[in-house]
Amino acid sequence: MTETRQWGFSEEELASLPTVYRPDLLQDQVVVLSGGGSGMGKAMAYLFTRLGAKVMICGRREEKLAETRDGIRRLLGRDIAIMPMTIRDPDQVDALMDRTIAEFGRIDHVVNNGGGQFPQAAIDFSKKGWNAVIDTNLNGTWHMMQAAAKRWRDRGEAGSIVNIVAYVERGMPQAAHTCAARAGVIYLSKTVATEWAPLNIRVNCVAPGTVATEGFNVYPPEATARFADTNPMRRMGNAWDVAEGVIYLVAPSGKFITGEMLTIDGGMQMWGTVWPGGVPEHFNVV
Ligand SMILES: CCCCCCCCC/C=C/C(=O)SCCNC(=O)CCNC(=O)[C@H](O)C(C)(C)COP(=O)(O)OP(=O)(O)OC[C@H]1O[C@@H](n2cnc3c(N)ncnc32)[C@H](O)[C@@H]1OP(=O)(O)O
Ligand SMILES: NC(=O)C1=CN([C@@H]2O[C@H](COP(=O)(O)OP(=O)(O)OC[C@H]3O[C@@H](n4cnc5c(N)ncnc54)[C@H](OP(=O)(O)O)[C@@H]3O)[C@@H](O)[C@H]2O)C=CC1
Repeated sequence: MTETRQWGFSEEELASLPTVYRPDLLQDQVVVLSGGGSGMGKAMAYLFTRLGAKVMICGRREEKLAETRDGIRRLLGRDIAIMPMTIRDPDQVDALMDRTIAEFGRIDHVVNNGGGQFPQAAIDFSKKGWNAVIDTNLNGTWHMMQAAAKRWRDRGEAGSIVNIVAYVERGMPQAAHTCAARAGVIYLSKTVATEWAPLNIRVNCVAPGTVATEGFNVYPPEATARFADTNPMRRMGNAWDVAEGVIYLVAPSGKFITGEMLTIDGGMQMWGTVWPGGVPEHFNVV
């Protein structure tokens, strides 16, 4: 994993970064968190654990999940549960929810953070590439949402969902597949936030801007070199900025918030362009 350390926090940092939240804020609350083996998901796994929650993380690669679990055990003295799986498969999602309930007794929160994309001009997308991004970010997120909501309804329990998306209102050149998927998730969330309000299920989104994580390894160095200049603050965000935003929504601070999107992007929604594959000549005007 050493090559990924150029981005993101070390385990020691995640265990000790200051937080605005009190240590028992989420005592014994149960969270299912996708993509917990790296980046923002790993930061969330540490923060939820530090705030007293019981945590189940999932992702495709077991070794990444085990690294998060082992770090938390070593540095925080707490055990979390891990389950290697893909959110693209509804049967595996059902198994994840059932295993969490079997292990921890219930589920209080689901954070759909697992996902990703690759930078490419839309005109060149292969069918397989398009399908991979849609199936992960839109379908995978939906499988998780529906599986959790059915259990909350059937068990008569309240719940909250946070979906990690992206700010899509200006489009996303070189990321049209993920823009389509994230736009789908945002409006899906707004819709079921209304449908599920009588079930005491809240549904919100968090839209990060350029946030320095291991996920940046998928972008060329000439693109990541510009990422700090894609917002008026002229710096990148970090995984802790996003993790603390997620906690605000799931904790009692968010109890009257549903169907909302919290944008954590240093102002990128107002000013700045990303071009994750590098700026084409035609647009290199500044
Ligand atoms: C929201 C943020 C805003 C994006 C714009 C803002 C950017 C700055 C902010 C950064 C935001 C981030 O999200 S940070 C990154 C988050 N993390 C990641 O994206 C990690 C990498 N992504 C993933 O692993 C994703 O899950 C995903 C892309 C869907 C991969 O799914 P799979 O495992 O099925 O993928 P693969 O098997 O590798 O590839 C499937 C096919 O996809 C196509 N494909 C894959 N990589 C390709 C590539 N580099 N160039 C062309 N095509 C590619 C090929 O057709 C592949 O088939 P073959 O040809 O047969 O192989
Ligand atoms: N960093 C940024 O600037 C931004 C990131 N985002 C989004 O935030 C989320 C977290 O990204 P970040 O932490 O930066 O990047 P990472 O690549 O570190 O995190 C993505 C995580 O998702 C998991 N994942 C991917 N596909 C699946 C799948 N099919 N089933 C289950 N888990 C899966 C990965 O694990 P594994 O490969 O083992 O499955 C990985 O742990 C992603 O959805 C990303 O697209 C949005 C806007 C900006």
